[in-house]
Amino acid sequence: MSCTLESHRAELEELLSPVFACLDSEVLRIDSPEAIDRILSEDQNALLPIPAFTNSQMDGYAARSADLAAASLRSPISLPLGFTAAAGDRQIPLAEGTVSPVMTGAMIPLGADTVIPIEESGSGAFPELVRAGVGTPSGHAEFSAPSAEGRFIRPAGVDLETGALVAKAGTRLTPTMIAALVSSGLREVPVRRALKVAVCTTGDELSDGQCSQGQIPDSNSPMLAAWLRRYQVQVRTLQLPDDPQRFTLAIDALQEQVDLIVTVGGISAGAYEVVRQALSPLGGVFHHVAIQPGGPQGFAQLPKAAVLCFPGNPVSALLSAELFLAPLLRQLNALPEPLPRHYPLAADASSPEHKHQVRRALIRDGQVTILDPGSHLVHDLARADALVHIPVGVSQLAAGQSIETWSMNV
Ligand SMILES: Nc1nc2c(c(=O)[nH]1)N[C@H]1C(S)=C(S)[C@@H](COP(=O)(O)OP(=O)(O)OC[C@H]3O[C@@H](n4cnc5c(N)ncnc54)[C@H](O)[C@@H]3O)O[C@H]1N2
Ligand code: MOO
Repeated sequence: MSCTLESHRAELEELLSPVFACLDSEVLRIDSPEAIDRILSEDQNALLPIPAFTNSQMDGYAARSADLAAASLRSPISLPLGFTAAAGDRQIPLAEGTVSPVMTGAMIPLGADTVIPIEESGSGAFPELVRAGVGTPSGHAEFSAPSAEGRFIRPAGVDLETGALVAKAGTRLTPTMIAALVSSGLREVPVRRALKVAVCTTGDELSDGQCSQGQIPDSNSPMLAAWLRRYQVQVRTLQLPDDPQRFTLAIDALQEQVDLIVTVGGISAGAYEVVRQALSPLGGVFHHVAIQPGGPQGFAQLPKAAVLCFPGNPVSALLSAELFLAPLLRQLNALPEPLPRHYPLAADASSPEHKHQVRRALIRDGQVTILDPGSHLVHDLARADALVHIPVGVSQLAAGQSIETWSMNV
């Protein structure tokens, strides 16, 4: 059965939506390395306001604005110094007719309602300062202008009040969201547990060590594992021979341990297509999607896990992940859909008219060069900057023509 890019995507969405919806949650310390990019599983409300208390935005003097209302260049006002308020100190009181040296982030002294930056004071520099409990303050500071009430004061809760919603369930823990949650007093948060995926590469030709004649390194396994880990997936890999019985046993055990099994290879038209042979009797669907590369595709719903079956050629395997799995994983991880960028073609290009081609490309000096289509060219795959879609019906592209490109290998 032949199908389109869109119809195969829709089938996989139907297969995986219930898997993603069933992921339960776990509690993580928000500053743990595992927290980054995880998804909150419950709404989070602030335990502390942001800012946590009313504090100074500047290094300077905390004052009562009324005490400086009459200050001018001609008639500066000189006020005696009180204790100094530094960041981290408990709140101190400000006696009427005095000013307190105050540092950025320090609690505004009780009674003060304005802050004059040090640069605006008569001397422009702090005299000797005395913190509460370590002596008696002395000296004066001079001011030659009034300072409005609230000036350079950051009120408690101006960013977020206690009890207010910090982030909804489904929010991704970006570095900035981690800062917002910590600032609002949250140290541990419930996050959706990571999706567990097993990548099963297949083929008697695969080796993960020394290659004997006829063997090749298994590059799909580490490539797809690395690709999946970028989406917060917990990955395990398994290399299986072209033996349907062993494959069936392995899949049977794996479905108890993971949410999703991704098989690679063994699904096209050969005599030893282990994945197709083992999964077809279990209801596996195998068909040809009208794209190139990545045409052969399959999937299955086992009692305990879903299975996606990608073709074995490395380019086809990677593009299968990019085209079919990435949109679903972006949704799962609250990641934005990438936007295409347009560049002119560096040279004429051709494409088989009856197939939707997904070609790798280089972007150099603002121009796109389309690379060789071979789906075995794993080194070429690594140096590509972009993907270019050439739809069915298009067979010729002319140099200079503007085309849509999608970043890859970033
Ligand atoms: N008669 C036909 N032959 C083929 C067709 C077809 O329609 N009719 N389709 C071709 C296309 S397109 C693709 S893609 C491949 C897909 O084949 P399989 O999914 O069955 O994959 P394999 O045959 O197992 O492997 C294909 C190729 O990739 C290499 N490979 C496999 N696994 C790995 C790995 N883990 N790391 C590195 N390289 C791997 C494998 O050695 C083969 O060279 O079928 C075409 N044939
Ligand atoms: O379409 Mo296969 O997936 O080219 O190599």
